[in-house]
Amino acid sequence: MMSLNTSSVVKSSISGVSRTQSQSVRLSVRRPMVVAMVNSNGRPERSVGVSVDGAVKDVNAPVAVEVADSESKETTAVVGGGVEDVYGEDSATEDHFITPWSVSVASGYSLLRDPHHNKGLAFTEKERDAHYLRGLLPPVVVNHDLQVKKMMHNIRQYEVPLQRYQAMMDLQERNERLFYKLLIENIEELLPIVYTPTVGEACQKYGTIFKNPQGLYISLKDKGKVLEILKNWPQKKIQVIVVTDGERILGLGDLGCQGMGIPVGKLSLYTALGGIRPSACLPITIDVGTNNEKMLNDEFYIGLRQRRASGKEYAELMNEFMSAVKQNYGEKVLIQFEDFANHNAFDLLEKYRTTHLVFNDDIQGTASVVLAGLISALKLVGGSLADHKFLFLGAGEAGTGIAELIALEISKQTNAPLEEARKKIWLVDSKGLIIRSRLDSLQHFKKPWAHDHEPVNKFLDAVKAIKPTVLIGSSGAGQTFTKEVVEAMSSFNEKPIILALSNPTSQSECTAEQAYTWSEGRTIFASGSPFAPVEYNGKVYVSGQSNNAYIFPGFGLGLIISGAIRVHDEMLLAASEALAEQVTQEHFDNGLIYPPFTNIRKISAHIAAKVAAKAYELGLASRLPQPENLVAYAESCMYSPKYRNYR
Ligand SMILES: O=C([O-])CC(=O)C(=O)O
Ligand SMILES: [Mg+2]
Repeated sequence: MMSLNTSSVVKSSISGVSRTQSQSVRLSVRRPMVVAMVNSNGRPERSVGVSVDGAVKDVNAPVAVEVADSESKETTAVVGGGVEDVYGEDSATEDHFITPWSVSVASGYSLLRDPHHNKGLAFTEKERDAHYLRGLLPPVVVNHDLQVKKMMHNIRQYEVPLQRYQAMMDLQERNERLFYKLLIENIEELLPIVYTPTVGEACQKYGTIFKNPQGLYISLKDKGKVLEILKNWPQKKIQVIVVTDGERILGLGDLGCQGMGIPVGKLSLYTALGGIRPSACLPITIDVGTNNEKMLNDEFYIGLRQRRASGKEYAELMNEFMSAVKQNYGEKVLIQFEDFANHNAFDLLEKYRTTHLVFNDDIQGTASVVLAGLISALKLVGGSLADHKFLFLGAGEAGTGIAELIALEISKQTNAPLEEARKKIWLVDSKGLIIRSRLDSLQHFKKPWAHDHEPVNKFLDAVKAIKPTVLIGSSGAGQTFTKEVVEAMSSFNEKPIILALSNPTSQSECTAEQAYTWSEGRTIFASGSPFAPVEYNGKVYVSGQSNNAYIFPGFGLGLIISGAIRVHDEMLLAASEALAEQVTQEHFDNGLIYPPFTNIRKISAHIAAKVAAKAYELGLASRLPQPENLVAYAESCMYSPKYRNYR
């Protein structure tokens, strides 16, 4: 064990108040930690990771730092309980002491305002003395569980979902560990608040509810300075970026810069559901303008007040962004594209899938979750995937992404060529059934789905002509699965599978109640946004939530724990299979094709393990040697929101 005398380096600059702590703090280093130094601008200058065995690693700074200890000779860091747990916070157990480092040792007033380390009334008497907190808090000391109870009580006082959302965001800004404990322990209740559907409304009103900025904003004005902007972000060790350009926020359309709510919400789930530590998550919004007149005319709009850039100007900014990310964070940072409009989503994925670790949640995540739902639905309706016929309303990212993954799985199961497998799948877009005679005018991502058929313009007519066993809505347009559509599906299927995937609830193709009522209780139904259980003819029907939130947190964890450098379609299939395996007989007996979200961390660990195993199998994993038990390893890497003890 070694000791560090930090009196010379400890300088706090939080809240713009710069003060040198006069006390000499002697630290017994038992776990990795980071000592950061700040320059006169309050920017970190350099930091040193000190490992369990006293090894020193300069984690993110150009300047090497001398640590006055004879044992500090090596330059490697030890991975403890977390993946690259350089701060040592995740590998510390409850009996270990860790230091509440931020860019400096936070203490007193600034410690209470540092959301990473603040514990509010849960600071112990000893901590209050040691960290200059006495008098800054009322006398009572409460535990984490009581804080959760109180917050839930407070949140339930708000009847308006948006107010609950704001209360959650305020908490995230105030006390991160309380926020995550609350979210993890009340996931079913809080998911619809921090995520779909409420996050959609929050984006629409982001300009008025905006308080503290979250995430990074990169706009057209920043061309040539993107790398500099990334360096402004306080955390240096980033593992997942969720980025949007705000052009297609859920099914709500172009919300421009106010789409920021989506990366923030998705990354909260990366932590709560997938166990990625919050400091390793970076939400980013690329602002290239908006074509939404309402936003442009809204005096409270927070983005660039201009129409969207496209073509070369757009591509150049995105390219600068993609290069800067790789330059700053290396090869293994996961970049998740979220809620881009169709044309850009497909182009970006195509362009960067061979050079970066990229994942499009709307194309690939949604595909993987739907395939999982179908695999389990087959246990209820019988037959193999190849025995079924699929009809989609919507031929954009979700529709064509799901269609392709189903075709891949059919082709894998039957050894049939992909082209043959695709013939079981039909898509309808705004111009009607996608057929060969429309080939020349179709966007490239729709072309594989142009089969031989006479023209059919209306969706209901397409349903009657194709007679699918599975109906999937992915167009972003609400109330399109009408009574006639559901009745038609129920007339030629004993148990029609109906998935109304569009988000948020207002854009759902039909409600759960409509689906069960119009099918006389026979449908197997799931939707992108959650619906409450429905009572029909004296029986209660609980529908599943076919939302990519089941997949992306575990998928991302799998990529990170294996050190994957590229995403491969086989990994998406592995994730689907892993999720489907988590559906038990009890769930089936209740008509569920997805497991409840309550066990999502366990489910994510299974998904992560399967994805990681595939990465190793494909030679795309860089974290070697491969851990023997990947599920246990995934679980051991997950962030826990438990408070740590401060020395
Ligand atoms: O955010 C969600 O709920 C699912 C999703 O990716 C989308 O609808 O774009
Ligand atoms: Mg999305």
